[in-house]
Amino acid sequence: MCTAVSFKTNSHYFGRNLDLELSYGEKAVIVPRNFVFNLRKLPALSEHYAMIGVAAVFADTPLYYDAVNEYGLGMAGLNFEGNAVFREFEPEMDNVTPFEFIPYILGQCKTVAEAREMLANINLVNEAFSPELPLSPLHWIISDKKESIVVEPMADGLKVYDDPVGVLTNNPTFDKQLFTLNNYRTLSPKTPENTFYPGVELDTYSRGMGTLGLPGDLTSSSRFVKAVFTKAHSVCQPDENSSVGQYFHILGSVEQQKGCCDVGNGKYEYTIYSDCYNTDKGIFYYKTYENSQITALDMHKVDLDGHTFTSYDLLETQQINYAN
Ligand SMILES: C[C@H](CCC(=O)NCCS(=O)(=O)O)[C@H]1CC[C@H]2[C@@H]3CC[C@@H]4C[C@H](O)CC[C@]4(C)[C@H]3C[C@H](O)[C@]12C
Repeated sequence: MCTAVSFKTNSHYFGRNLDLELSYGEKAVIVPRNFVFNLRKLPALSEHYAMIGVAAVFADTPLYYDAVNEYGLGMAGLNFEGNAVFREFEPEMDNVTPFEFIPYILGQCKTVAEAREMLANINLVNEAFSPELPLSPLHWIISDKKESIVVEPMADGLKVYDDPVGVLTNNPTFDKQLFTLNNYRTLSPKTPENTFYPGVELDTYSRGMGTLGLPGDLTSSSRFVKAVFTKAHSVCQPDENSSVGQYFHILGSVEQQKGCCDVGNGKYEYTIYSDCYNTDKGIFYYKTYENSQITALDMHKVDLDGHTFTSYDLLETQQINYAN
């Protein structure tokens, strides 16, 4: 499971928690404008916008999990088990494989509005990267500073939803996720009035009583509600450090600690990494489960007119600042 969030202060921030029990050896990867993306069913994408993100690299190809391009458009793939359907080749459409989808959109669209237009003719075709890397059941969130959308590959084609809360987790389908929020409309950061039995003394014995009933479990629908509430009421200074810090606290509200989600065979799903892009500046910040220090990479520090991508191992060693 995973959670992705789009968030605004003075800048726009985008990112996600990647929750899983194993790693594919993912790295931070900066792809410059002239790196050639060979596409399976369409002409190669040889000139495109530059992007930075997290990808597994196989056969010299970055397979992006999440990324942001030089115009501030962000996109992340999240598990959509049991719902995602990738379809047969459609001669009249632009046939894009799921593993090409992020570079295809970020390489060519500056905004969500442009992505929406491009999506109208895309068919996500059922072709795997390789026998060792079969199709992953995914859905995607695409965000810019103005809006977010969610793209879900269903049996009858791509469903594109407006995402007014700028959050995505996993199942069920996004319309149902949004509907669930109705159940929580009474929750509030404020101490509630006693409307339960006016006249009977009901003690406000604790702070935070306005949030009583906010889910705290690890299911995807509960993480959706928790992340939306936390983001909706987030208060922070608008400068970069405060915003990035606050962003990681929002993701922290739905992070998964090792041991709490048993997936069998002695394995546990946990938050492998959390990342946060300043989409205006092309800066990528991340933390890993083992390393709580925030590490940053700036896409503009590499030659974005180049032909080869640059990859950086994620720093996984805990950095402790001994103060004496
Ligand atoms: C599993 C992850 C989602 C996290 C999540 O939701 N985990 C819940 C598991 S559970 O539902 O709780 O059991 C997703 C997100 C992005 C994906 C990669 C995308 C590129 C590439 C596509 C190829 O086709 C297959 C290999 C490939 C490297 C993909 C592997 C894997 O699929 C990634 C990491």
